[in-house]
Amino acid sequence: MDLFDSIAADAQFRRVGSAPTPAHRAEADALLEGLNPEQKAAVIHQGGPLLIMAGAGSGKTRVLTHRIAYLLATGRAQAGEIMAITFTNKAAAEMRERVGALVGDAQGRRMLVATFHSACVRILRQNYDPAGLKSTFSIYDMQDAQRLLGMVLKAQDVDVKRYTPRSIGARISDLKNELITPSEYISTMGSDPVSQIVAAAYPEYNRRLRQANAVDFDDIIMLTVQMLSENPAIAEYYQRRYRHILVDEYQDTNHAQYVLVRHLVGIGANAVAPGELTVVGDSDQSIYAFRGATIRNIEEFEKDFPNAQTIVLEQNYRSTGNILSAANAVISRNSGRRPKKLWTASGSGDRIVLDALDSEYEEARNVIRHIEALNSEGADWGDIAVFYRTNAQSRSMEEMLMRSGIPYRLVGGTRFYERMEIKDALAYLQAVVNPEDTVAIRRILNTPRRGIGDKAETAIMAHADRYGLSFGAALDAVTQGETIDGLSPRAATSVAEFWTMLADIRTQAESGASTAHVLDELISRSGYLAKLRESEDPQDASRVENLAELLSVAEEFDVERRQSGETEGTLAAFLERVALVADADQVPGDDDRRGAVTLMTVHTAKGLEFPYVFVTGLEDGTFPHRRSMEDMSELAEERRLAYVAITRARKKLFLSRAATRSAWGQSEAMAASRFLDDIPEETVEIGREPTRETYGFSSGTSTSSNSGIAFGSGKPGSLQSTFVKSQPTKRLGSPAVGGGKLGQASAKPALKLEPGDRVKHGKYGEGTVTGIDGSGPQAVARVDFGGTQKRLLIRMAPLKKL
Ligand SMILES: Nc1ncnc2c1ncn2[C@@H]1O[C@H](COP(=O)(O)OP(=O)(O)OP(=O)(O)O)[C@@H](O)[C@H]1O
Ligand SMILES: [Mg+2]
Repeated sequence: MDLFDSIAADAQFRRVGSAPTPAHRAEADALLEGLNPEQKAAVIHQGGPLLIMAGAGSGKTRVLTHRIAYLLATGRAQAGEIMAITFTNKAAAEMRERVGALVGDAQGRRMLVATFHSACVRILRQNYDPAGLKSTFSIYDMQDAQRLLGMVLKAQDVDVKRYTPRSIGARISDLKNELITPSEYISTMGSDPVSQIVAAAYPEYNRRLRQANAVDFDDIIMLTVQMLSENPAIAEYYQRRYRHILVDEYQDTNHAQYVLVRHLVGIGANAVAPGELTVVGDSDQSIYAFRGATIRNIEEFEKDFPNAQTIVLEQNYRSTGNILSAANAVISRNSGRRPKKLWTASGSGDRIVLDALDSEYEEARNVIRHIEALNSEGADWGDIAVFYRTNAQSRSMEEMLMRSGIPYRLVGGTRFYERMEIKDALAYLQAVVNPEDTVAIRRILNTPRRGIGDKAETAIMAHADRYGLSFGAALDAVTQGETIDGLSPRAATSVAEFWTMLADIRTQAESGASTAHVLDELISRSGYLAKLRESEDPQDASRVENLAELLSVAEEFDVERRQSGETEGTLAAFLERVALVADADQVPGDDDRRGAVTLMTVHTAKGLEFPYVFVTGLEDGTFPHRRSMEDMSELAEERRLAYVAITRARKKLFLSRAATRSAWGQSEAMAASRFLDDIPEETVEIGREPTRETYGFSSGTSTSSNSGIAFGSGKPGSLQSTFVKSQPTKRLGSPAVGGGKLGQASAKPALKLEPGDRVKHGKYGEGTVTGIDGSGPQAVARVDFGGTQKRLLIRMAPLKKL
């Protein structure tokens, strides 16, 4: 920082903070103890924007926490002036707790520590009117949003089997993450059928959302950004209020979030009172490209924010040397990254255990053997985590854990809040809070059955459309005695009863009834609970239990609200909390983990650490995921995911793969993951090997490669030749040799391509080859698909020459 900056920062600090007292000073100094010089510099930094860019386990999150505590202890900031953005609500709660422990709970509570989504919901609730919403707006999760989009597509006569709400919804989501409005999209879109459908559906979908007084997840950010940019006075209010903005996991921000940060800090045209910005991240851990996250934000930080400073942390405090070497080796094969020199003072530690088993069941059994051994050596179950690439892989692992009686906790999978009965109960609550919420009301209109069938629903909808009413307003009209074409008197009576019941419970809620009471009233008076209780279906019995669980969640929430003295808008706050829970929020904190092994996907494990980590399913087609194997940028993302997985381990890492894995009822031979090829031999100990390897080594087809897509060097005596290297040639359980998708792809004769060739791709359509890199099995074609550039592994890609 130059002198000018430091004077300016100093002046600002005097203005906003109170002078530190000697007691504070001692407290502040204590916060710096045990930090290395770079960490210290990051904690005490003042003035311009700061980027802390560093590899896994180098203390980024710790620095962020200490920096907040330091700002408070030195009096440079009041707690209410701090906004910290974390990647999950859980991480937010933990950070609040840690800061609380460092500077006192009372201070901790006044800070805003939240995810982007939670922070933006708060801003939108404070400014619903300029954002074009009503105060009681609903938040639609993906399922609700797709339901609404499905209604739109059907109304527009789109073939929803071919163009599913899911795929069109994903396109709209991408647009919102890029802050592209419907009218902007229309002026830039292509002429293909999907673009046409998106162009028609996007504005109508938004219109229906607003009519239902609802927002989807992407709107939460986009509407906040739009509201701030259209209302400079409001932006200025937040800039003055939050003098310090801190963002963890900055590598996973998307464009909309980046623009949001600029508004909140005050950069560019709207800047009146720039605050201090601190972001931390690791471009090697960017794993949310599918949600629009872009490494660009971290790479261009210095350009985006004038006077920015970067601090690099290089010492890893989490893992052993062996674990770190493996992680470094795997990630180093990604091209175009800034090389990092991550080191540890902790010594090389135990070797990494590599096991190859016959099947996924054997693999699970093997993990259990290791877990039992660790436990008998004194490790707590809670010190152990098992990771996999996709949720579907958890099943075999769960089965074995259950059989062996090891306590475990599965994070993710079918989430509690996505269960039918929970969604129904929440829809009842939502309809009470927001009488215009079309998706919620239509969900419960005839659940349980009350004689309002499809015909009645269609008639009500038609009436709403004809008079430009929301669905709820049409129900209101019926209740007021208006007649509607096509609605039978009997159905009309039922509608009136239903709507009157909701109105009655709404009155109770508005006069201060607790969330638990309202919920109880709804599921009882609607007959929902009674219906489940009458049922003989055992599944319905567990549905009743789940509703009981929801009721206790609501009770707990009520207690929490009462204690914090917040009594207004409790029901809406409850729904908001529930709408914003993510898988990762189910992971217990360090202290509450004891007593159970944790199972989760690698995505969910980001930011966490465990003494003992198992990474399973290390096979080409599983991890890296099959979908990503033909696209260079997707493969690079899988590699980052592997880096994230490996770097979660503190003491010991176990890597395993299965030689066969069943999918769709068939057993398929699996080749070892290419990521295993990169792990240095001296860091590993080979454990089990498959007893009946189902495919031979094919060193002939494998050559040394520097294209970043190694299939093993085939060096005699190397790790690859004894353990990992192999290509599937046969598929078990199937008469067709080479019938697996992977087998097919590797068995098919390589396409001969040269620049200028026209090709057709299964997913991207027609394109022109602009160049070829490498040769043989590693040959990569660069292809231009109407402006979109892709690098495709010719051997794998579904390409046809035209
Ligand atoms: N100076 C230090 N002295 C001792 N332990 C440290 C120090 N800095 C960090 N640690 C410890 O190292 C571990 C990793 O720190 P932290 O989680 O903050 O890293 P990170 O960079 O945020 O990692 P990730 O990239 O995975 O998010 C934690 O257990 C933390 O307490
Ligand atoms: Mg971290």
